[in-house]
Amino acid sequence: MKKPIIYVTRKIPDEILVPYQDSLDFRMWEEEDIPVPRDVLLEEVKEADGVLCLLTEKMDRELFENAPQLRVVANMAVGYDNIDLEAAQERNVIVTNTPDVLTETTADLAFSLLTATSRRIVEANDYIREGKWNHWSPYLMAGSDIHGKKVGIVGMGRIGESIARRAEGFGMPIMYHNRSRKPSAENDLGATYMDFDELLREADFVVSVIPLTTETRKLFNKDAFQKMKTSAIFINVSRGGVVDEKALYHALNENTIHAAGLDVFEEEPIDANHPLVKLNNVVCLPHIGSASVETRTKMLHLCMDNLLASFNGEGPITPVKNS
Ligand SMILES: O=CC(=O)O
Repeated sequence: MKKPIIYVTRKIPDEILVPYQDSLDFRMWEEEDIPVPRDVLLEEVKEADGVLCLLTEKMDRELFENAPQLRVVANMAVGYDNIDLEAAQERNVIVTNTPDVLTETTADLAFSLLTATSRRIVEANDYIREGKWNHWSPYLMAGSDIHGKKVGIVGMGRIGESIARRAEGFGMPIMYHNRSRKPSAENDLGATYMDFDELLREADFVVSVIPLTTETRKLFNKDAFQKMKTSAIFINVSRGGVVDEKALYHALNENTIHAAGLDVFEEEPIDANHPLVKLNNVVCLPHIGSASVETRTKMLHLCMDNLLASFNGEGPITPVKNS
C-alpha cells in the first residue's frame, strides 16, 4: 500500500525519522534552522497526507484549502494558536500537539526567569563582563527575595501546576486564576483561587501560562499592569499575544511594575532593537520554554507517534480536543 506522504516543515535529525520510514514517506524542508517559506509550504501541502509543523507555521484556512489530501497536522508545541482549528475540523483534519512531555521543562524555565529577574542574575553577570566590579558593597546588585513572596499563576494547567510545585519548594504562598477551579492544586499545593484582578493586586510574581485565544489576547494590558504592585515581577512563558507589549514597556519604564522575564513576544523573532530588550529590568529569552535536548527530542517523537497512530488506524495519541 502507498505510504502516507508527510511534509516536515523544518530539518530534523535523521535518527528521529528512521524508525518511521517503513510506514511514512517523508519530505522535508532541508535548510537548517530557517523556517519554510510560505510559498514552498503551500506548494508542498498540495500532495501531503500529513504535516509535522512548528509554531512558526501559520496553518490557516488558505493552507487547508490548498491541501486536499491532508488528514493529520502534528504540531511540535503544546500551544496551537498557529492553527485554524475550525478550518481543520471542516475538512476532518486531525490536529495533534505535544502536551505532558514538555511540562516539567517549561516549568523549569519559568522558574529560571523568576530567579533571574528577582535576583538580577543577567544584569549581575553583565556587570562583571563589562569590567564594573571593583569592590564589594552591601547593596551591590541587591534584588528581591523569592522565598515567602506570593506567586500568582494565571492559567493553572499542567505547566501552571508544575510551577506551583516548584514555588511550594521555595516557600512561596501560591495563588492562581483559571477558567475553572483546580481542586488538586488547592488540596495538594494549598493554592488559593482568585479572580484575575485580585490576583494582580496580591501577587509579588505574576506568571502567565495562559494559552493565546480570542479571549486572552492582550489580557495583560495597561489596566492589568496598573493593578499590580509596584514591586511586582511579571513572567510570561505562554504566548506574547497575551500581552500588550507597549503597555508592558511603559509599565516597566515608568516603574508601574518592577521587572519582567519574557520568553515569548507578540512578533517573533525579536532583535536587540526591540524596546523591551533595552530595559535593564527585563530578561528576554528566544522562546526556549521547552528547549532541553531531552524534551525537544521527546516532542519530535510524540509528533511522529501521533502521525503513525493516526494513519495506522489506532487514532492520535494527543489530539487537540476540538479538532
Ligand atoms: O511554546 C511552545 C509550545 O507551545 O510548546
